[in-house]
Amino acid sequence: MADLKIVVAGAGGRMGAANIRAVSALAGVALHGAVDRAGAEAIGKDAGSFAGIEPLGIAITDDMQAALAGADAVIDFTIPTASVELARQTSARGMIHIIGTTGCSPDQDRAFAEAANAGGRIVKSGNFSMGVTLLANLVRKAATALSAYDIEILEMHHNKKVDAPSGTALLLGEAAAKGRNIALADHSVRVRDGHTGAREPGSIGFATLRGGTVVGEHSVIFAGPSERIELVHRAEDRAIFANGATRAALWARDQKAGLYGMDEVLGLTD
Ligand SMILES: NC(=O)C1=CN([C@@H]2O[C@H](COP(=O)(O)OP(=O)(O)OC[C@H]3O[C@@H](n4cnc5c(N)ncnc54)[C@H](OP(=O)(O)O)[C@@H]3O)[C@@H](O)[C@H]2O)C=CC1
Ligand SMILES: O=C(O)C1=N[C@H](C(=O)O)C[C@H](O)C1
Repeated sequence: MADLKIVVAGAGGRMGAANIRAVSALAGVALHGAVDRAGAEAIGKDAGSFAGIEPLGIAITDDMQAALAGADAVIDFTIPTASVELARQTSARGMIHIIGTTGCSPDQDRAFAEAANAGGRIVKSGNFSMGVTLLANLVRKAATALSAYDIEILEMHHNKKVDAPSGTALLLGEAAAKGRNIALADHSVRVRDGHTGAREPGSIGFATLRGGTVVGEHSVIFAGPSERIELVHRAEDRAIFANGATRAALWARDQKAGLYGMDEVLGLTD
């Protein structure tokens, strides 16, 4: 089978560079194009050199239409508005679209579902690592088993991160809510400040730390009478997300149009 031809969107970013390295290194895929926003520093630079590997002969462009021509898939770790616009374009072409962008609003999430209904093969996840996808599964089971324990989710990321709570924290919160058979939106406490009163039983709390160069750390704490259980994931290299995103693109090749998650890619649904 021919290599899957992949365009990396957000090529000038932290994840863009990791995605270029992953697509260049892994079997079964080939870098077809690299895109960033008009005016970005990366425009015109060689994608490989920019990502810290050998020159690949592919210049980072701001011309999305030209980059998409002849491509099979897009790996997109950008910003919500750009991912929504790109989903309209990839669905119109029946392309594979891997979306790692976090901080999307409910309306933006609806736009992804509409793009999948219109023919897009979309895999979207707040975290493409194997470890976090497995962790979410464990969190769901623990939330069911420890039904009376308080659940708190703590995350820390680097000082350049722009959204909070992280996409991963929300993904883990959704997994916990699923385990409790409740809607996260009705039970989450995302900020505490001042005289908050006692903790609302059954709520799922979030706490956010930002600093330095932390790639991503998440703890899900189950606090009960006289004991705590903590499930923790520490990301040490962005390659774990990029490898997962590339794996998702290869998996989507055999799927029909739809909106999928990383648990489906890894066969962890039950
Ligand atoms: N799901 C997962 O596994 C992971 C998700 N993420 C998420 O991925 C996203 C990107 O993270 P990160 O790489 O650290 O952020 P960066 O800011 O380093 O990268 C984002 C890139 O997207 C570019 N960009 C902005 N608008 C457009 C556009 N219209 N078209 C193309 N490119 C555009 C930015 O350009 P410029 O800076 O010039 O504006 C930048 O180069 C975030 O939402 C983050 O939370 C991160 C890691 C893992
Ligand atoms: O912005 C980041 O860096 C990360 N974002 C994702 C998130 O919001 O959870 C995934 C990872 O933790 C790194």
